[in-house]
Amino acid sequence: MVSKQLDRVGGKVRVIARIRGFSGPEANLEPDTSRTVDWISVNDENLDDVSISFRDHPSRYLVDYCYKEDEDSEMIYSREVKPFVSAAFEGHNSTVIAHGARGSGKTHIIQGSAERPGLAVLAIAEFLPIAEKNGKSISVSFYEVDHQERAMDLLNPEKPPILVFEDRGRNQFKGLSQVPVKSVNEFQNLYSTACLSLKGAPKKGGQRSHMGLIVNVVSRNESVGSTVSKMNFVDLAGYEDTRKKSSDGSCLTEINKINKSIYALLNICHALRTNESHIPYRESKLTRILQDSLRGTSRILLVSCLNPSFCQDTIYMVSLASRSCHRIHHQTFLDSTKKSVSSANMRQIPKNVSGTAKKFHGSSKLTKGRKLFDEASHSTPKVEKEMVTKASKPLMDNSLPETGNHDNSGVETIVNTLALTNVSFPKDDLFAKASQDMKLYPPLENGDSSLNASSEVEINSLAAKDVLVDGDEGKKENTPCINHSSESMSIIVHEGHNSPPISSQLRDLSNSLKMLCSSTSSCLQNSEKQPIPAIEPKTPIIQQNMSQWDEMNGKSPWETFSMRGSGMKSSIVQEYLRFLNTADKEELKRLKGIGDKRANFILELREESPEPFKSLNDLKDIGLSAKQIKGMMKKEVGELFSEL
Ligand SMILES: Nc1ncnc2c1ncn2[C@@H]1O[C@H](COP(=O)(O)OP(=O)(O)OP(=O)(O)O)[C@@H](O)[C@H]1O
Repeated sequence: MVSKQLDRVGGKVRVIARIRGFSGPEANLEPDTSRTVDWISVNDENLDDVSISFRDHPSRYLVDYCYKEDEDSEMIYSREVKPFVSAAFEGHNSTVIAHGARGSGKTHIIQGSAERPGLAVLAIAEFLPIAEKNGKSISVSFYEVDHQERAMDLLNPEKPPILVFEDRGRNQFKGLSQVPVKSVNEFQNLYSTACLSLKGAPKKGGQRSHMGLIVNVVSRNESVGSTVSKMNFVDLAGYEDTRKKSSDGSCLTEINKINKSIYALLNICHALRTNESHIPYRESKLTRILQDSLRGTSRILLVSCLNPSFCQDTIYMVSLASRSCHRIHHQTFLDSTKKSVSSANMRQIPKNVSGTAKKFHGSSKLTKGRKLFDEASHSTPKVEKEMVTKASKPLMDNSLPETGNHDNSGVETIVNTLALTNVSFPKDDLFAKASQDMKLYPPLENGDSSLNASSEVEINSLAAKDVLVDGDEGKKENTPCINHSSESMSIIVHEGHNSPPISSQLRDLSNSLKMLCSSTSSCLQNSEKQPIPAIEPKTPIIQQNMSQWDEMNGKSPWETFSMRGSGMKSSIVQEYLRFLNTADKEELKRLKGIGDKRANFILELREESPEPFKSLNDLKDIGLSAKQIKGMMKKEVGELFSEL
């Protein structure tokens, strides 16, 4: 019975769109002229899809269904979400994800308001009586994932970040409250409390973190916390193109990181919907948290929230969601007179990648950007590819920055490199898709340290940055590099720091420190102004004459010494943290206080997030007290001077 209901809501991943109603000042506008999004039903043979188009925009995007402004959350709930509730009592997990541009109505559809309850509230109203009847209970958890990939408990925000473990195929959360609910009222109060704790709470620039809710169906008969199944609701942060100048001066690096985690989740939906063999669950904290509610028999509802008036970010988001609907059809707007899209034409797109594409896919380290690149370039028949290329250009042109922020040289390098492989594509196609991928994976901002942290993941940002074809000796540090051969192509990022063992890193620092001490004392004793040689590559690099520097800054030698000493201290801490984030098990065990168990734990944490240790405080996550941390540092630093 339940399975039948689930069949009605489609396959594993269902993609629907929802056009937001006009609100606030928009409501005073004439809807017919300001409304730019339109849709038509594609009721052809077995297809019941909907094609979405935007005024003055050449592309159409297919989704499984589109709800108009006048179709309320209750209708969406009963048609799309209700079957998940019944399925939860049979042990099936599910996930409802709202994504879209800023202000597109994501919170409205998930949480709603007092007058118009959202999908989560409607689900709880249904969960409670069924649970009562079946001897089960309902408990809820609220969490937030911020741009630093930190997950925090929103019902107890003082707690340290949430840790995710896998135990017999199920996710376990350390540090996430699970609160029983007995009424809708109680639930709404908890929801309000969670919203108040949200650090990325809606500001002028919109919600800047992802908010998640887990509804647990708990068995009353068994031990406490024996969850039968769960249903997740995810209110994603609003997508924003960082290449547009942010009007509220928000930190672009922050937005970039948030966008990356949106892509990670959409990539999973795409991979699941297209039956890919590798599902990249570990690419972000959010996908790790949701992992056991995305795989297996779980169902996913992806709700693409659309702003009713023109919004380039909305078009981009729906294009991403619709890419897994396979039947994306592009046509010029000249003949967009609400004609049905030719399904025969759409079905031309094969689901399986070609042999050559498989060759391309051969590397297990294939990255997100590459996958998209491959798909567009390989799996689309020529006719369709030409359409894609033509259709992509206006979108691309619209969205590329006017400033020199993004030159096309990166794209051209990719295109040229691909042209050197044995895959023959029209160069234009590659150019268009590479540019699109640049948009999909915007480059990191200058100084974004995550480029160093994870070479494979970060490749998506390669397009607009310095792209280096193998053999270019000029720039090796932190530079994405394409290796190509006639057989395959792999893309790697040269990491700026190859993380030598901590002993040698600390030795370098020690040398710097000794050099600094001796030069400082010689400055104190000797007024002769000899410039101090730069010490490569240790930190900090001292280029100035100390006495001049002191005079310039009006500091006494002692103040200078203390200040530099504290700079050294923080450098040592950074090296130490970097070691914890990169060393292998045996190396880790060389540290005081790290035994077999803690070393394993550190490796587990690194599985969840590529850089779990950002400050010494994070060592508390592996069970060390503040006193123990201090002791460890003292010992490591003390050893530096053991050979003085
Ligand atoms: N279907 C709708 N009908 C009428 N008004 C709506 C609808 N959906 C959203 N709104 C209104 O639009 C505004 C923005 O909605 P909402 O806060 O849900 O957007 P959001 O996508 O969650 O924003 P953010 O990007 O900040 O996360 C709110 O004032 C909300 O009340």
